Amino acid sequence: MDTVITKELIRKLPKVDLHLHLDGCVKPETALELASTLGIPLPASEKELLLPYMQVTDDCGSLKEYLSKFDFTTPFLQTGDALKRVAREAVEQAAEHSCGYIEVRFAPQLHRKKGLSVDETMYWVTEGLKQGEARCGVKARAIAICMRNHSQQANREVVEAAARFLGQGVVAVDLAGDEASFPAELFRDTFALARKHGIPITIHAGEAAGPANIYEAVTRLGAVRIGHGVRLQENPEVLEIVRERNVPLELCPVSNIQTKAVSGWEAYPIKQYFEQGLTLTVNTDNPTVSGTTITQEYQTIAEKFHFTLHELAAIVMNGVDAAFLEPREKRILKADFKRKLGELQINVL
Ligand SMILES: O=c1[nH]cnc2c1ncn2[C@H]1C[C@H](O)[C@@H](CO)O1
Ligand SMILES: [Zn+2]
Repeated sequence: MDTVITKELIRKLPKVDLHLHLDGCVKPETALELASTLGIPLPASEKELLLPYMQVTDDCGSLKEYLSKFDFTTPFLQTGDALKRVAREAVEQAAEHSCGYIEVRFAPQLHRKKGLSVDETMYWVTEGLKQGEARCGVKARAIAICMRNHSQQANREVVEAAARFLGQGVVAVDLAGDEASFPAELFRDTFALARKHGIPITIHAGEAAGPANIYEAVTRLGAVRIGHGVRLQENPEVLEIVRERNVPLELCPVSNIQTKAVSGWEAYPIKQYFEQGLTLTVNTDNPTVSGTTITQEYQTIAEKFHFTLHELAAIVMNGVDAAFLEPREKRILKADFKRKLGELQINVL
């Protein structure tokens, strides 16, 4: 008989979160404290009343609307202390959900309003992750994000700083923001520079625009993972390229429904993609903005698409394989996950 998949079983299941934005996982109680320290007035003084300013509701109409929620949080994330704290808390929150490994992404240029340099933002975020690692036993790395609405110069600075921090806590670069207004091809020079420096690349694509952006990201920009990629089903040829090249998709189910990347759960293609042999990973995107947790993401797909516990574990292991870690570190992580899954009577390849 199949094991009954309870929420507690999923919480205990060792997991990874490869697509997690730093400014999307700020706890409301932390926002309250940071605002008070920085002397920033807030519309509410209790965390329950603050949450609606930080979180989308079911009637969110688009990625653009979803992204507007980040305007609330960025003013608090402008000092080294704030960046270090929220990075550490990202690790602590991941530990509560049995994540053994996380990659926390952030856009350095959004955190410079009080004079931090790009390198300083990377220093403080990686310090916070290291602190979290030491306290919680969760491995944590950073991904530096280039923003679609930023200048080529601003994005170049991010890539160059990421090259300096590569192996020092930063493991990759990404491209995020308003996909519908800024197609991937505008960023060829930015990612050519990343490739020149040997920095692994993941790119948000196929979320608020079609598979052409996925095609561009994989075949021209050098992306070895795709953020979301949920609209891949709209073009079977691009789907075949992604499948053949074994490019992992960083699906974020709750966020994908909220941003209307997909019209609703009945149209969410995760089961088809799984059966078609695509390499899927499941992630949170923005726990606070989306009102989700990694446990909730897995529970949702288990309930709505009838994934078995073994299939969920296979998705977890896809994430371990897709981690931007050095081969040796990845072997250790993989062995650790196999052992922990074995303790839950789940055997994976
Ligand atoms: O799902 C997303 N798609 C595109 N951009 C996103 C998504 N989630 C967050 N962002 C943006 C808003 C944040 O301020 C920025 C850096 O984390 O990245
Ligand atoms: Zn994202």
